[in-house]
Amino acid sequence: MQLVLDQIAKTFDNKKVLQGAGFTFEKGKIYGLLGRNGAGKTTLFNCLSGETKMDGGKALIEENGTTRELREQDVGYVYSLPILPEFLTGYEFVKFFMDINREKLEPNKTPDDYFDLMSIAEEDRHRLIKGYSHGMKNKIQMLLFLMTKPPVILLDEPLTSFDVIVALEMKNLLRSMKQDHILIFSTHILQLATDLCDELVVLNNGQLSPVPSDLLRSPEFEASVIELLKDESHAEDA
Ligand SMILES: Nc1ncnc2c1ncn2[C@@H]1O[C@H](COP(=O)(O)OP(=O)(O)OP(=O)(O)O)[C@@H](O)[C@H]1O
Repeated sequence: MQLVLDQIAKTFDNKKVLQGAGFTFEKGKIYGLLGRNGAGKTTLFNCLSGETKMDGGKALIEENGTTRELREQDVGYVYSLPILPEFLTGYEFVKFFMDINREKLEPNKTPDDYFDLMSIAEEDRHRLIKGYSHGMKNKIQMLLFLMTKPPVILLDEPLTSFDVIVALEMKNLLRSMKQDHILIFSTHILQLATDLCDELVVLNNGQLSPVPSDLLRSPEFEASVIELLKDESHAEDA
């Protein structure tokens, strides 16, 4: 399976954020999306998830020799600031989500099976989501996609909110998920990108380009990425 982005364009007011962005992502790999503040990473994710309408271009899924448009239900989107019903407990929410997605789930799984998979402690399962830390909320979001297994999973700056232990658990989880999904995550942390990703993609001047794979683990990697990002003419000074 491949996700093919072709000439994706998005302008806000007079600001051209995506200018013909194209790239092919493959199942079985973790992709890191790098770009400066304001480069358009979230905008690209929003366009792919259907949250923002793109002005031009296409996102296609190619599988078993057939091509079709990417649909909203193909995409699992882990937001940097998770949006969850704060008035429910984690358990209530997961149970509700399981009830409405019953046909997509593996039979005989219980909410606790999923909490176990995410290493969410027993005592936390029955607390209100309102009181969860940022990292816990991200975990709950990830848990939803473990259940429904959308083919494309987008993670917007996901691991930055995790402590070292949880970050390691999440890295292992992402690695274990990659054979069945196209995983793309945006990050500003180069170390994380090199550590976790099979490929890096740079969003620069509204376009996507690969970081050559021989650079990924070379000593010149950081300097090369900084060079690639330096000429971002419309990035915001952060
Ligand atoms: N709904 C909107 N209306 C107007 N401008 C927007 C909107 N959404 C994003 N922008 C602008 O588009 C540009 C790209 O923003 P975006 O959030 O996609 O960048 P980013 O690469 O995710 O940045 P960061 O790394 O800081 O999160 C910014 O200049 C932003 O102000």
